[in-house]
Amino acid sequence: MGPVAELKLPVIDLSSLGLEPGTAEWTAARDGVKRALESYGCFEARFEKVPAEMQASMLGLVREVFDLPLQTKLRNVSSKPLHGYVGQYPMVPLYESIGIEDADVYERVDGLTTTLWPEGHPSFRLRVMKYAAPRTTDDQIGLAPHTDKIFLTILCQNDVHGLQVQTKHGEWFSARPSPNSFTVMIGDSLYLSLKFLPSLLETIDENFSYLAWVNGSLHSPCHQVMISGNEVRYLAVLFSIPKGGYIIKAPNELVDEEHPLLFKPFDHMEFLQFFYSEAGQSTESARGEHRSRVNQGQPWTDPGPAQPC
Ligand SMILES: O=C(O)CCC(=O)C(=O)O
Ligand SMILES: [Fe+2]
Repeated sequence: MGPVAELKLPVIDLSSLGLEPGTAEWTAARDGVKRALESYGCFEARFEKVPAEMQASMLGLVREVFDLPLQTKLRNVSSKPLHGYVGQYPMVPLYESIGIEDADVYERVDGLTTTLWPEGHPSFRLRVMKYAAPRTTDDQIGLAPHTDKIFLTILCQNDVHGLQVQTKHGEWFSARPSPNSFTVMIGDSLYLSLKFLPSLLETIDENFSYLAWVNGSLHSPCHQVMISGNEVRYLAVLFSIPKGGYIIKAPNELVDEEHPLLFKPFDHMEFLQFFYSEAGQSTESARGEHRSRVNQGQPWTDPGPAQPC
């Protein structure tokens, strides 16, 4: 890891944004989002309409979830990549997360609530993540460098910072969102790693990654989490994952002679299944990486040791 540069995430204020596409305000915000995603692949979305108390009570619930016994958290098992309980990795011992499939469908979230609290819970409705406090003054690895194997990530964190993002030029810098902000980041569902899925691609390039859905015009950032101090980092996170059967393909408007189609259209679930399959994992082992799994679910991100993204 290189030194953390004095860079900041671009900040886009969405608080007073009118909902009407086409208004000057909406157009300015859209252009800001586009520029941020092209340059950094992520941005800080300021949104003051979420009351601080709501955010605090939500993160309080996140804490309640992780305070449950490990055996209870392990009940949230899934054979699908990016779902279930993830944690207890020797390589990232501070890290735990609990995924909820279809988090926008009441019955699904209710199902998880019953799994965790058979007697019921009045207000748990989230997908959540925790990094234990390392109780050190120097940085400990919270999550190794990776790109997200999904479509879009929206992070809502407490005031314990830790996320670091790598620029296209290889410099690392800290994301330190304000309390009213969310961190928005794009993932590999758009930005497909050729190294993991050569068979689905028409073109193989020695550069690893391209953005599939927008035909290479955006940037999916490498990021990691480094933690120090005595406070626990809690997050509620929205991971947006295309459903199986949906084909990721660059829209025709983005393809022309100057910008030929970079990717064969692909099914994202197929990509994920490959990434977490024996073959996908051995592609990683072949590159000298090591991973140990102690839970029955599959990790939905790549919490292995430090690796080039
Ligand atoms: O803790 C964070 O801020 C980032 C988490 C992350 O990168 C991930 O879950 O993929
Ligand atoms: Fe990530």
